[in-house]
Amino acid sequence: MNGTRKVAIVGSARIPFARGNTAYADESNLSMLSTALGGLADKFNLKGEKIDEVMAGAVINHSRDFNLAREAALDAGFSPRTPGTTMQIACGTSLQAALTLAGKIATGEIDSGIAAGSDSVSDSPVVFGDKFQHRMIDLSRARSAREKLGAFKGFSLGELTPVAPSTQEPRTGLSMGQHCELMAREWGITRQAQDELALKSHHNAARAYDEGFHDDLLVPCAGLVKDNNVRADTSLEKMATMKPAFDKSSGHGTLTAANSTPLTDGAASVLLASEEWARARGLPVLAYLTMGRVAANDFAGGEGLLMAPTIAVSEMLARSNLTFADIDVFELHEAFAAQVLCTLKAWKDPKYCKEVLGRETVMGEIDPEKLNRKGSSLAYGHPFAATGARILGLTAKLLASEEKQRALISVCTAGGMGVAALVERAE
Ligand SMILES: CC(=O)SCCNC(=O)CCNC(=O)[C@H](O)C(C)(C)COP(=O)(O)OP(=O)(O)OC[C@H]1O[C@@H](n2cnc3c(N)ncnc32)[C@H](O)[C@@H]1OP(=O)(O)O
Repeated sequence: MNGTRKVAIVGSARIPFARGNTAYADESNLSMLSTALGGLADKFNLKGEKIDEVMAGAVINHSRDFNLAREAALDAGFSPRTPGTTMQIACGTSLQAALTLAGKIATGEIDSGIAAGSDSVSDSPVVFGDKFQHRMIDLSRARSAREKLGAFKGFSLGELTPVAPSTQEPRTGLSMGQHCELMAREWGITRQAQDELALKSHHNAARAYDEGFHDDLLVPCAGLVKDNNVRADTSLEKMATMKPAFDKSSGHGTLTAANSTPLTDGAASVLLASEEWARARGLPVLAYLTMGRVAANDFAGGEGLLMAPTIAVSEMLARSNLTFADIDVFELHEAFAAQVLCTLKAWKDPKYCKEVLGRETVMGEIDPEKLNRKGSSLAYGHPFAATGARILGLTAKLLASEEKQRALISVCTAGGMGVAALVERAE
């Protein structure tokens, strides 16, 4: 971070993630986020304390969410003098929130900040088409019975058909999964390789649970104490039986429910601070957030929609004078197994590294033993805005507990963007 002060990652708290329409069917973005933030406040004895800024967001929003970050900070029991800023860059939301707060801490603008995110696919807003919406506005403005009746002139029942929530890119009309299927085809990623990566994610996550790695990271919510998507008992044989989820007709589809992230509900939060602020309260410093980078690509012009992390990571490492050889832990968000595999392949490809990343030599290979050692989004699930904070919290704990020196994080986002961060172990 540019600035004179180190940015401490004190720790994190999240609620267990749940597959859509399961444990959190009656929860909302606000209730989940408040529970995660409340857990963070309890964990670090911060109830009633003023935090200099809570920055959080959700990708799927209700208008009733208002300033979600501020409302959740209040519900969680922080001092009413704690400001909240709601922001959103799709799946990169909470990692970008952390980088924004880190910049402010590094320069001395603030001393403490919480980065967080929350998303619910079970509580998506039900939206009606323009015609019915305008009728409702006319109705609310009508002053006489005649005007009220007039608002329904020419009404047809078809207008009540809700506009379904979607993960479609506005510029292409294709869903995230359809875009990733195109990427898999371009990079020659097989179904077998995708299933193997997904299986490893589940096994690594299940092992992390067995080791008790998650014990102090999770705050129970609505009776759920554990992520309910982690499948210790899945197998390549079972995965091989699953039908393509996004390319159902060509006979060549490779993305399935097993090698894609499930639609997920959840919330996660991370506490960042200056070292002085943390030490004055007797709080731990697990690691430092040292660098970040956000990048975008020309996906509408033909580049892979979820490939921008290749650029963000390349630019971040160049600015830090680091290479893959300097990194001990790689935490790459798994939107889809194919998206991770395309990214890994691109970093080894001379043409891509030269033409897209502007490098004379390739970025290189990543040791599979250093990648997503505790599992990632394919296993835990992916409540869009919460994922960055989940990964950052997990990474800081991993560096502290396994005595590794340096970690690299990347998250791809809708809209052809990528966010990357570097985390260093605290002495
Ligand atoms: C920037 C980014 O991050 S982009 C990524 C954004 N995320 C997305 O776009 C979400 C992508 N995912 C989806 O849209 C959906 O999860 C889909 C379309 C892939 C699958 O949807 P659904 O068919 O509803 O999947 P569902 O989760 O119900 O799974 C289907 C079945 O497969 C089973 N299954 C899924 N994974 C596994 C597995 N690893 N092993 C065994 N069974 C599995 C489920 O249990 C379910 O079985 P059931 O019907 O007996 O309950």
